[in-house]
Amino acid sequence: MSQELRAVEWTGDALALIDQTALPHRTETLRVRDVDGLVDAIQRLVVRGAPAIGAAGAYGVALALLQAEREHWDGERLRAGIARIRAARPTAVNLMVCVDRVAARLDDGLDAVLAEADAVQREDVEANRAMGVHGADWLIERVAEDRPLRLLTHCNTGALATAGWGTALGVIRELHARGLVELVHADETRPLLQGSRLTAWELVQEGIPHRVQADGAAAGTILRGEVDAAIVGADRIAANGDTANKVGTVGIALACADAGIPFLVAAPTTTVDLATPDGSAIHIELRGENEVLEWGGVRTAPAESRGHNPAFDVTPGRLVTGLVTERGVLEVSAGELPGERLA
Ligand SMILES: CSC[C@@H](O)[C@@H](O)C(=O)COP(=O)(O)O
Repeated sequence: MSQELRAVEWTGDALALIDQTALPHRTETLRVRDVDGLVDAIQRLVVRGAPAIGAAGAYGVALALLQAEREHWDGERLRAGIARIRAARPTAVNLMVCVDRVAARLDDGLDAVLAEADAVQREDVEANRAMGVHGADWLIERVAEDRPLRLLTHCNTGALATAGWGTALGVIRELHARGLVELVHADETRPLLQGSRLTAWELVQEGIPHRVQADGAAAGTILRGEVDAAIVGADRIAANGDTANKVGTVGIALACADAGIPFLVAAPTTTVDLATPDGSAIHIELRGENEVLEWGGVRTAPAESRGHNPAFDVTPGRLVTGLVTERGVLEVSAGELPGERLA
């Protein structure tokens, strides 16, 4: 196994982010020193994936505090800067939760802020490790009976998307460590290719057998009986189990329901938003239309066409067979609702 990746790392006076827009062709690190730089990095997906954005936001409070000292900001300007980080991407609830948690220590000074951000990062890795074990145990008990599994995943939920190890990909890594992965179908994840660029790259690093497929191939692969279970991450989970995740996820869940195979969501409890009763209340980020009208900066759609580019969709909780958290697996479609079990 390769050395564990750190998508987000505090360096003492800056935040070092692996530039996920450059992978897999170039491994570059972007050093962010101020609020504008961090907001830009989050919005351009230099750092992405709900838990990784949460960790970046946590350290972003420290960056804002240092910038305030350097540039003699008053308290109001500091809070406005932190609010901009908090709002940089609207769907991933981890960003808001982590920023608020660390900002609550502002009056205690930089050391306290950094200690809280370190705790956010440490706890996320611990949660991912625990999810890996719970998810792998559940799949072995319910599906595998000790034979290697054929899995399907969407977007990127690995070390790059988290503080370390990964959520859905963490479960896959745990299964692989136990010798129980036959093949991973990695959806390419249009329009920004987090699956083919990032998940495939991580799977290569880990030596996990995989093949990349177009998002449009996923339902057919499932219905042909080539997949034992699908496992994805989440950006926000409502109290009733409705799950916002990368656009394309709900089609996978529908195909799994039709095929009678498990559809699992792996996410830390920081992704569960008990204040949101159901998926209709989740704000879905609409990104710029050029991401779907162009390819590699070259216009592919007719000049007259307009684009529609929701970054996420919502899978109804009734289609979520299991929600894998660090506390265990909730069988949501069987009535174990997060709002009741995690409150
Ligand atoms: C562990 S990451 C879970 C989700 O954040 C992930 O599945 C996803 O949808 C990421 O979207 P992205 O737009 O790349 O930030």
